Amino acid sequence: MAEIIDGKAVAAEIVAKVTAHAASIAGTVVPGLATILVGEDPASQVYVASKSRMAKECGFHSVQHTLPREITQAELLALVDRLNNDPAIHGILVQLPLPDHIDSGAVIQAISPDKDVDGFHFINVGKLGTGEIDSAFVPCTPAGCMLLIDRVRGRDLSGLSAVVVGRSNIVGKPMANLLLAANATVTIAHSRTANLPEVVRQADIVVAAVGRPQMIKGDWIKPGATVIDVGINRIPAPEKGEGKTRLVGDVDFNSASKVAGAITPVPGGVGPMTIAMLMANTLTAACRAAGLEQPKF
Ligand SMILES: NC(=O)C1=CN([C@@H]2O[C@H](COP(=O)(O)OP(=O)(O)OC[C@H]3O[C@@H](n4cnc5c(N)ncnc54)[C@H](OP(=O)(O)O)[C@@H]3O)[C@@H](O)[C@H]2O)C=CC1
Ligand SMILES: Nc1nc(=O)c2c([nH]1)NC[C@@H]1CN(c3ccc(C(=O)N[C@@H](CCC(=O)O)C(=O)O)cc3)C=[N+]21
Repeated sequence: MAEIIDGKAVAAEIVAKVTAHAASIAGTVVPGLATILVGEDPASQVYVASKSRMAKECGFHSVQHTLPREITQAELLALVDRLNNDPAIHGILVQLPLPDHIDSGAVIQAISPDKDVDGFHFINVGKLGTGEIDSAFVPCTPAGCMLLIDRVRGRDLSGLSAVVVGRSNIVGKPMANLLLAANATVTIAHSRTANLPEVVRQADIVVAAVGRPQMIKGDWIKPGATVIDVGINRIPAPEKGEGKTRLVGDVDFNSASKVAGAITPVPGGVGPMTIAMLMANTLTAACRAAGLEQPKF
């Protein structure tokens, strides 16, 4: 049976470190996080609320902007501009997805790269791609995955092969860049990849970011591999009662955990790390703005 990587516990360690560091600099700067939620998607409401709450628990200044679905792109851009120019705000997070009538790319690129704690701005993407990681903001989910991999494999992944399933700008591509920066030999698989089970079976490290419930099976996993499951999928759970649902990952946990060396659960794996890394990035943004040394995670 695989070791279960306790993302919730690692996230709590990160949050404790962020909280202590924020307290130590409180005389100079109080990190400020602004979250923007457009519309009423229930899952997004839950996530944004937990980000705002966590920011308060870290001792940050935390402001949540909840806007109606009908807001225009120009109005949203005006809010981003206001937050870009607000010295009390160091990090801006626009919860995705945005409604169809808004060009999310335009909104993301309007965020000041210095406040882009999601790491989605071209400047930060480019820094990650060219190895300027220390001055970049790294997207929270892949950054969290790297800290979980670190617990099992260490920071240097020389000689190890990694397969990332999924090539999104939010997870798959930055994940692949981070693994490469850590010296892994990286393959990116996606919906057009041939013989996916065979490709995944080569990997010492598998990162699943597909959005397909329980797609990756135990017999796709190399014995002893480290399996990081980014997927968050809500599926029907009639066993819990009529109309009930439960959360599962992109990996079939039951079969994969019999073969893997270590595996993250869903929930309690990558999800809590994403929120913890958002706090870490916001603290980093505040330190940079105040000319203080930035903490290391
Ligand atoms: N835990 C967390 O904090 C977070 C979790 N998530 C979750 O992670 C998952 C991925 O998110 P995200 O990257 O945004 O998703 P996207 O939908 O943007 O990307 C999914 C990727 O998976 C690939 N894919 C889809 N179907 C298959 C298939 N059958 N075989 C191989 N590859 C496939 C797609 O390929 P192609 O490019 O060819 O279409 C695409 O590259 C979701 O479940 C999401 O909810 C996301 C963000 C944070
Ligand atoms: N601009 C932007 N940045 C994001 O980082 C971003 C986003 N938009 N849009 C949506 C995705 C998704 N995401 C998650 C964060 C935490 C959990 C999380 O905490 N999950 C818990 C379970 C939560 C539950 O029970 O529903 C867990 O896995 O244990 C999940 C998913 C961030 N995202």
